[in-house]
Amino acid sequence: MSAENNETGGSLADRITKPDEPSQPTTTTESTEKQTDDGAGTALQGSSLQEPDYQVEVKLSDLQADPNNPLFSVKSFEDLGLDPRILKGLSAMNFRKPSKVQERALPLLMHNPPKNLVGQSQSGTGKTAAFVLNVLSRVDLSTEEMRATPQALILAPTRELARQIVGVVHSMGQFLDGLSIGTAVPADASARPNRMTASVVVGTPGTVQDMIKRRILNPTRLQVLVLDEADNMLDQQGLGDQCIRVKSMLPRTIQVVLFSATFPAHVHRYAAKFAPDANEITLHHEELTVEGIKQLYMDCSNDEEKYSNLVQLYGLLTVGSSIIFVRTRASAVEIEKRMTAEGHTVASLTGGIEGSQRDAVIDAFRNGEAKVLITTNVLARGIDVSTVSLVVNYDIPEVSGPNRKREPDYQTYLHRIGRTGRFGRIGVAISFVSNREEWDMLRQIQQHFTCQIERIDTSDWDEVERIIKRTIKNSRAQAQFAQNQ
Ligand SMILES: Nc1ncnc2c1ncn2[C@@H]1O[C@H](COP(=O)(O)OP(=O)(O)OP(=O)(O)O)[C@@H](O)[C@H]1O
Repeated sequence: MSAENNETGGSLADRITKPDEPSQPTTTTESTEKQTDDGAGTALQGSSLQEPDYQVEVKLSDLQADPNNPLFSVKSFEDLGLDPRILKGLSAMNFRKPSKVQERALPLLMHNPPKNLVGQSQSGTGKTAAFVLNVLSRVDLSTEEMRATPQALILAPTRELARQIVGVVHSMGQFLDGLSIGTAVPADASARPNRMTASVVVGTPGTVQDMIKRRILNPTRLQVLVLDEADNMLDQQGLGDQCIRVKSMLPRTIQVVLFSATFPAHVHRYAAKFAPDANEITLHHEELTVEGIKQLYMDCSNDEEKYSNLVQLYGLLTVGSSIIFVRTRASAVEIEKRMTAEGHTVASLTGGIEGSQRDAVIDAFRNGEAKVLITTNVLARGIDVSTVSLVVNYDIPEVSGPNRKREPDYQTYLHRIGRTGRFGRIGVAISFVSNREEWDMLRQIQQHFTCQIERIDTSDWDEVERIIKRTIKNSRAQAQFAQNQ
């Protein structure tokens, strides 16, 4: 789109910030009211994009030596008292040092007698390893009987995330003889086991609830319950009910572990009831954005211009891997169809697709066969694909507030952009805004997280391309570099 195309001339941002224009009524949440407009506001006041000034050669070891970085740690995995076979697994995965959340959470989690934990840390900082290492440290694999008995249960909101966690347990536990891992996600009736004979079970709440009810999964020896993306699990109507029902069928003494990058206040209060008397690792919302993620936005005058901007971006989307987030399943399908018809290669994954088909799409995306993935919020959380260098918020994540007013969905914004910039890598997140309400939502997001979201001037696509390419290139070089450290 070009600013010139705007009905009133000038970019949306320019129009909004003209001093002689009456200011727009905005909805502010309690938290945004506490923020000031200065500093954080400048980026959304029509500033044009500055070239990113990233140093390519930022070593992972340097990030981990910086006390202000979420990857910082003073200890080694050896210091954390892990079983040598687990240390071997970590080493095979090329994990050299724990991140901050791993270093802080592991002693709390592994302490005996076990205590509950509510743990928060920025996206892509290694929460999965924190809870998986505790699970692996607690399972008893000494007898045939125990090896076939579920001892730890990990719940995640989507099948993609559950399958991903299975992969992590598998890698970290690869030297633990007799470890078996069960996946409890919706499956064809024919593929369902009669009995879950695994020591660690990872699944989605509905399927796990069903398996326990049908006595396929015996919950009586479970020692640890983990809820990944816990705020989402406990907040969402359906998932929340299912989690509560599952928990009511588990031993009362079970260690409850809740992890997420976000814990909005109302869910946090609830989480404290779900995991009573828990140790806590929490962050303020100003600390939540990840430094390596460059946040940008594009003015679009209408929906059609959003689409043409996306097509313009296509060449950049395929430099690394990219995820495009849209609001509805229907628009994911429509954009996929349209782009495919125009000769672009894109895939889409939504909750409307059947299980095994979903597995095929996410697997193709993971292994790089599909490089551009159009999706809904179903993949906003947890998905870890290190090659993702660009995230596009085709539609800004929003919720319906009082009187059906459109309000930003802060948590989802953070989780979506967190699909890039994993564990010290650099990534780009671009949000499209096509009207004043959306621009205002983005401004509120910026204030809420005290971050910079800079405008890309689409009147010069060559310049846009140059800037984004350079950032992505740096990201890839850095990822490569970090991997070699
Ligand atoms: N100590 C470590 N050393 C090297 N890499 C690590 C370490 N811990 C985690 N990672 C890698 O960092 C990436 C992000 O980890 P993970 O998916 O656990 O993040 P997360 O905090 O759960 O993110 P999200 O909030 O998005 O779910 C993964 O690819 C993981 O393998």
